[in-house]
Amino acid sequence: MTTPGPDLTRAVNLADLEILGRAALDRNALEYYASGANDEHTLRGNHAAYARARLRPRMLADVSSVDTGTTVLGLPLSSPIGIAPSAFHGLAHPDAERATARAAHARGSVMTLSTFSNTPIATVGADAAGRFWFQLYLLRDRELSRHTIEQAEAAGARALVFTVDAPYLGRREANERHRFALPPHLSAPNVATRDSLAQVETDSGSQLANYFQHLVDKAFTWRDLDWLRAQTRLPIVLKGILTAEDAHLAAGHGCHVWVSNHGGRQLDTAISSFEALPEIVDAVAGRAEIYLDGGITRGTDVLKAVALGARAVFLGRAALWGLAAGGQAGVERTLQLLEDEFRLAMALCGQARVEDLSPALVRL
Ligand SMILES: Cc1cc2nc3c(=O)[nH]c(=O)nc-3n(C[C@H](O)[C@H](O)[C@H](O)COP(=O)(O)O)c2cc1C
Ligand SMILES: O=C(O)C(=O)c1ccccc1
Repeated sequence: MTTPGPDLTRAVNLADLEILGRAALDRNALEYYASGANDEHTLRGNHAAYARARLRPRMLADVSSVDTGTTVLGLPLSSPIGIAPSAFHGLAHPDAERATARAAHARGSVMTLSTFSNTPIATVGADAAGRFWFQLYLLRDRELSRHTIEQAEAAGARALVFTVDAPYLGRREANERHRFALPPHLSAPNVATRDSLAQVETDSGSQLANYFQHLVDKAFTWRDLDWLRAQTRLPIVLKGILTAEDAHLAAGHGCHVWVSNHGGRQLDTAISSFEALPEIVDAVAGRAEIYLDGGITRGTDVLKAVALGARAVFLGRAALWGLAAGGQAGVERTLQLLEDEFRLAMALCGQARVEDLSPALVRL
């Protein structure tokens, strides 16, 4: 017999869903999801940046019908809200990435599947039915990465999201203190077998950090992007860009740009993603699509980011709280609440269409 989950309809916002999600997790999983690096200045900064930016709403516009729809790389979305890649959805819910994929599909969103998923790519691809991107951590074992990219293409991924901000994992100190470990019933089928995970288990610190360090390529540079380009015909998105300089290089290499500080989990005191956005929009100058993640919990956050030039925003922890609170239904509830808030924020700003949102709506 399965016990019924919490009544999701009583959650009126993403903060309510976070409370329900946190309550469903054990300490190991909760600390992994919630933590930022070191003093968590950047984690808090991501949220604070939205609170500081104020809206300049316009009045007496016809907002009798508001259309939140847009596209990313040609894929129609019901609103400019997608799901960011996060490792190990099996820590949140037994249905793991399958629940997230089904929710993204049901809500007309898009899911980014992490290299470190607990579910094989093909399974998630079938559940997402085309509404997925694949996030790549490039491994030292390039043959394995090449094989993974092939699997993502075969499963119907629409883009390859190459994460560039994690040559090493940032120190999430709670995970070090309590020696975070992947529970024995979970594995990471895209990267390794349980056996290879056991080989890097150590006496100290976070098992995850040790495991990650062992696997990923830390020597990759802009010049190596040509190698990656030759491996796939999919659009490539560089995730983890925070400066105009790197955005310029990314666009010059024919890549799209995902503005992110990894949810404050990598370099603490790095600039908030929202504050980094304007210089990146300038540097890209229309050559590529720009996405953003970090601290999005309100429809007004979505509106501000899109007004300043993000094509779409992506949810990290917010989606995980929904997943923990209620599996597929929980993630759907997260996406629905945020889309409804975004629609209302557009209307109250006098905006009926996403393509009309402009920087004039925001005072930084
Ligand atoms: C638990 C967790 C796991 C993550 N795993 C990955 C990952 O595997 N690959 C990746 O590129 N980013 C990963 N991220 C970063 C997210 O993609 C995203 O950048 C970040 O969570 C956005 O911030 P937010 O949580 O405030 O929405 C992870 C984030 C969290 C919270
Ligand atoms: O935890 C993370 O932020 C992350 O990106 C990650 C993904 C896989 C393994 C270890 C860390």
